[in-house]
Amino acid sequence: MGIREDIRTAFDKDPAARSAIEVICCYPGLHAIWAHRIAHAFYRRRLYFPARLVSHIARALTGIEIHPGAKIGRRVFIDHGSGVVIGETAEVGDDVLIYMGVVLGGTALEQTKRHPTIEDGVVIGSGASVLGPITVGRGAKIGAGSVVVHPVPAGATVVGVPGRLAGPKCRKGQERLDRGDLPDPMLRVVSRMLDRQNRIEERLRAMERSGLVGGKRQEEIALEESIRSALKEVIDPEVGIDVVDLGLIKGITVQDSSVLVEMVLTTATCPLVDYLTDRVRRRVLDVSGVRDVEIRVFDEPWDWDRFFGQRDVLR
Ligand SMILES: CC(C)(COP(=O)(O)OP(=O)(O)OC[C@H]1O[C@@H](n2cnc3c(N)ncnc32)[C@H](O)[C@@H]1OP(=O)(O)O)[C@@H](O)C(=O)NCCC(=O)NCCS
Ligand SMILES: CC(=O)OC[C@H](N)C(=O)O
Repeated sequence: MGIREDIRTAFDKDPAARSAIEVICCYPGLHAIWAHRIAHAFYRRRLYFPARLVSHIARALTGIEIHPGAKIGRRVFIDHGSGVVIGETAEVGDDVLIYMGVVLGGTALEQTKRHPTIEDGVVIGSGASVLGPITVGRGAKIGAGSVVVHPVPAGATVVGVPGRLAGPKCRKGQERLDRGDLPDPMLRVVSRMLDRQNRIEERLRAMERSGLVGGKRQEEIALEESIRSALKEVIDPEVGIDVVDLGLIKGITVQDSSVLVEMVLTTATCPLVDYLTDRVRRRVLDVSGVRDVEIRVFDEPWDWDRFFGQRDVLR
């Protein structure tokens, strides 16, 4: 980390940069980062007032407000910068490019992790707001003017309000044909049967809860319920709906503290496959009482019937 590296970064990231002296004297983004390093050093020593004062003076000079608590990586470049606000618990990785008017904001009123984590190599366009303790994956791009409130997978491009995935689309079904890898009809039949079984189990669970039938152990039913509600926090960023309501979860089987989650994906061939299965795995493991989890993904096209079908089941 050093001033030379910062100047090189300005040349790498801004085609308008002409000379080192210009970069040193006329780049508010660099001034803000330099001031932040001082403010953050105070903050880490719990010298909160001097930390805040440095950040405040830098804000007055640059128009960029970085809370002293924010963690900022190396070679982060804030171009132009006016109106940029970076919150206290935000974490910004290395080689991130931030344009003017970007807000890395919080959505909670509690003193918890409430600002985003921006991984290495992300680009955030002017005026974009990234809100809440979400992660924007490595190398992702956030379009100018977007409002992003859901996690963004690595390498994805998100645009609009609310933020939606853009860029090269995974055309449903088509890529499979391109690969000469036709959908397996047997698998589809099995998958449909699992859906049906899932619906029957849902009804059975309701009956068990109401004491109409015995059977599954109460703890397993309770754990299954907790897992289902935990999975409602896993949002498919392509459509902004959680995986349960979307009908991506075909079944949850609990045996003691081992869990099997059977799921389908809206698109089988895009980068979201790893992202979503990873989120589902982590969220299930977070549920108290779960020791291990297996995720089984069915290679089967998803359609909106699943979403509406799922809503019928839940009604
Ligand atoms: C999002 C961005 C990074 C481009 O990423 P990309 O992966 O190259 O995406 P593309 O240009 O292929 O665009 C993908 C789609 O998103 C749309 N799109 C791009 N930027 C958008 C934006 N900011 N808002 C809404 N839609 C946008 C495109 O029209 C395209 O739509 P289509 O697929 O229907 O044609 C770029 O558009 C952007 O916003 N960069 C920020 C630059 C900036 O802030 N400059 C200001 C300097 S002060
Ligand atoms: C205003 C703007 O587009 O800035 C981006 C960059 N500094 C450039 O000059 O291209």
